[in-house]
Amino acid sequence: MTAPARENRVPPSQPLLSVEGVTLEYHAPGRIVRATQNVSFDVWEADRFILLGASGCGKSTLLKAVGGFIAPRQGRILLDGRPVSGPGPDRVVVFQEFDQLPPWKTVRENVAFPVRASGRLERREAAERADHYIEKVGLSRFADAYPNTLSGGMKQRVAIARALAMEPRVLLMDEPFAALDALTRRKMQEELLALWEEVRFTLLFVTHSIEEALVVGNRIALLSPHPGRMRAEINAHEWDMQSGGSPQFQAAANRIHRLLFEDAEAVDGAEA
Ligand SMILES: Nc1ncnc2c1ncn2[C@@H]1O[C@H](COP(=O)(O)OP(=O)(O)OP(=O)(O)O)[C@@H](O)[C@H]1O
Repeated sequence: MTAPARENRVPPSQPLLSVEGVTLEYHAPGRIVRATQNVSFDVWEADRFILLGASGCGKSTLLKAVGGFIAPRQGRILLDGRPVSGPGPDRVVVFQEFDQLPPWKTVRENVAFPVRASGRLERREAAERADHYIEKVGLSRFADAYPNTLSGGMKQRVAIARALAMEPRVLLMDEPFAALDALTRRKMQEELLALWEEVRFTLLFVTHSIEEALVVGNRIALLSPHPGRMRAEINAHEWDMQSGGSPQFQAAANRIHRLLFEDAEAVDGAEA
């Protein structure tokens, strides 16, 4: 394991990731779509930071911008204090889709390939690192299998192993469990948290599920409906997989719902 435990890390003196006043736009023929407006937040080492908001509020676009695939119209994004100017191996994305793995590569080849392609490791070392992370996601028995023989949940585990094998500064996840059935989704959330306990990676995670945000995250940014603006930022340290149906958990979920929608209507009404 190359990622050190949190206790061993030098205390961070600056955020790992800073999103500062970021406005993002798409330029479609004949029109400009503003996806986010003046969004700011900081992500610290080993945070599990959630972007939560209604469909279309710009969560995925923000993730793409952090990934370096879209440049801000205004504002800036800093990783380790340096402006993000394009994609890089220090930021790896896990998507929702089950078809993100090349089907002609085995699980081991899928996980090892980006590590090799980025020039970080030679073939044998890359395969060893791949095996290490395949074991972490519980798929050692399937290392030689092809993706089409795996369930949706198993494919997502491979995608997570592949991302972690790159040992990125920040792991970006875009609704990674949204296409899974409810039971598998819960299991995957549990596994992701167990993996985080072990590896202590830094996570930026997009979801539109309030419950998922509370369980997976330690901090949550609430974004207003389209175009996304920061509504609030809240702590979620106290919730875990066991918190589920408790009255306190339900009250926290209701409060977030109000902040996202009802209070928003009041604010928007006052602004109109
Ligand atoms: N390639 C594109 N060209 C033009 N507009 C786009 C493009 N991609 C997204 N948009 C628009 O930008 C806005 C933000 O989209 P985005 O996908 O970031 O939202 P989201 O919060 O991730 O939504 P969802 O939860 O439904 O995935 C939306 O209005 C969307 O229609």
